[in-house]
Amino acid sequence: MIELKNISKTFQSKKSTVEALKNVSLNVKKGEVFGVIGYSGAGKSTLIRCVNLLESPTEGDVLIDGTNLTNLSASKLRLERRKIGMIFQHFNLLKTATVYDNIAIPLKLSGLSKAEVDERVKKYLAVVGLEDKTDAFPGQLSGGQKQRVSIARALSHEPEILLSDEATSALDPETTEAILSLLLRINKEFGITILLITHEMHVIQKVCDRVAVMENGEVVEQGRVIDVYAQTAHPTTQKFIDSQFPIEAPASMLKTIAGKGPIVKLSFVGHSTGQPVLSEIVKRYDVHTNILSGNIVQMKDESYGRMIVHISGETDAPKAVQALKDAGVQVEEVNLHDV
Ligand SMILES: Nc1ncnc2c1ncn2[C@@H]1O[C@H](COP(=O)(O)OP(=O)(O)OP(=O)(O)O)[C@@H](O)[C@H]1O
Repeated sequence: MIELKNISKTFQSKKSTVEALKNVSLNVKKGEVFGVIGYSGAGKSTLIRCVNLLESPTEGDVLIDGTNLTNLSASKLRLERRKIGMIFQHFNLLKTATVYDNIAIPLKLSGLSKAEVDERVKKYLAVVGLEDKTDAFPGQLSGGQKQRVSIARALSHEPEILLSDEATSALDPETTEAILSLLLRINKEFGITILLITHEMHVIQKVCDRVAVMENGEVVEQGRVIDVYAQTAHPTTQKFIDSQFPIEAPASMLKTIAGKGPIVKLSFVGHSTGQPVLSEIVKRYDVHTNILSGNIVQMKDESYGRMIVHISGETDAPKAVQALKDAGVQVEEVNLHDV
C-alpha cells in the first residue's frame, strides 16, 4: 500500500547540510497500523511528510498502491493525495471557522456539492462523537475534541491512508487513550491503513501491528511489534521498551537479598507464562521466589511481560533458573546494582 524505496532527504542551507533521511525503505501493507518511533531529530516527521510529498525526497521512490508519486504531474499528484489523509500534533484547525466549516471548507474546495458536503460533515462528526459541537469554534474545544475534529476532517475525504504526525503528543494520558482507541476503530471499521509517527512506545504497543525504529535518519530495526519486544536487536529500541518496565525494588529489600541467590530478569509473551512457571519451580525445587518488580503491557493481540525475580535456595537455585529457560522463558541474570 505504501512503499518507500531507498528514500534520502538532505536539507541544504548556506551554512550546513543535514541528512534527515538516509536510504530508508519501508513497506506498509493495506489495512495495517504501522508505527515509526524515534527520539527527537531522528527523521520521523521528514519521513511521514515524504509519503504525501509534502516534502520531496532527494532520492528514492514513494509508491502508493503501486503508483510512483515522485514522477507525477502536479494535477495527478493532487488526485493521488486525495487517497491520503493526515492529522497533526497541533491539530491545524482554522481558528476563525466553526467545527462544521473546518470540515466543510476543504470538501467544498474539492468540488463536492452542498448536499454532499453536508452529508459528509454530519457523518464523520458522528463517527468521532462530536455531533453536538457543530457550531463551536476550536477555541471552545478541549485538545481531545480538537483532535477529533481534525480526524473527522481527514476522514471526510474518505482516504485509504491516514498519516498521523504525533497526533497524541499534546494530549493528557486519558485523552491519548481515547484518541488511540478511535484510531483503532477507524482502522477496523473503514479498513484505513494508518502510518503514525511517535516518540512514545506506549502508542506503538497499543495500536500498531508493525514498527520501525529510527535513529539519525536511518531505520535501525523493524518488525512485528510483539517480535520487537520479545527479541530486541538495537539498543535504541531497548531504551524505548525499558521505559515501560521501570525497576522499583526498595533498597531495604535489596540489602536483605544481597548474596542470597540469583536475581533474574524474565521476559515472556502471553498472560499466563510468567506466574505459572514461577509456582512450578517453587513446587519442583527447594527455592523461594521473590518478585522485585514486574509489568505486563497489553498489545493489540498479545501481551508481553517482564519480571525481576530473586531466587533463593542455595543448591537448587541454578536448577530452577535452568528450568525457567527450558520452559521457554527468556532469562537474563542481573546484578544487584542494576536493579
Ligand atoms: N526544513 C528543514 N530544514 C533544515 N533541516 C531540517 C528541516 N526539517 C528537518 N530538518 C532536520 O532534519 C532532521 C530530522 O528532523 P525531523 O523533524 O524529521 O525529526 P523528528 O524525528 O520528527 O524530530 P521531532 O520529534 O523533534 O519532530 C533534524 O536534524 C532537523 O533539524
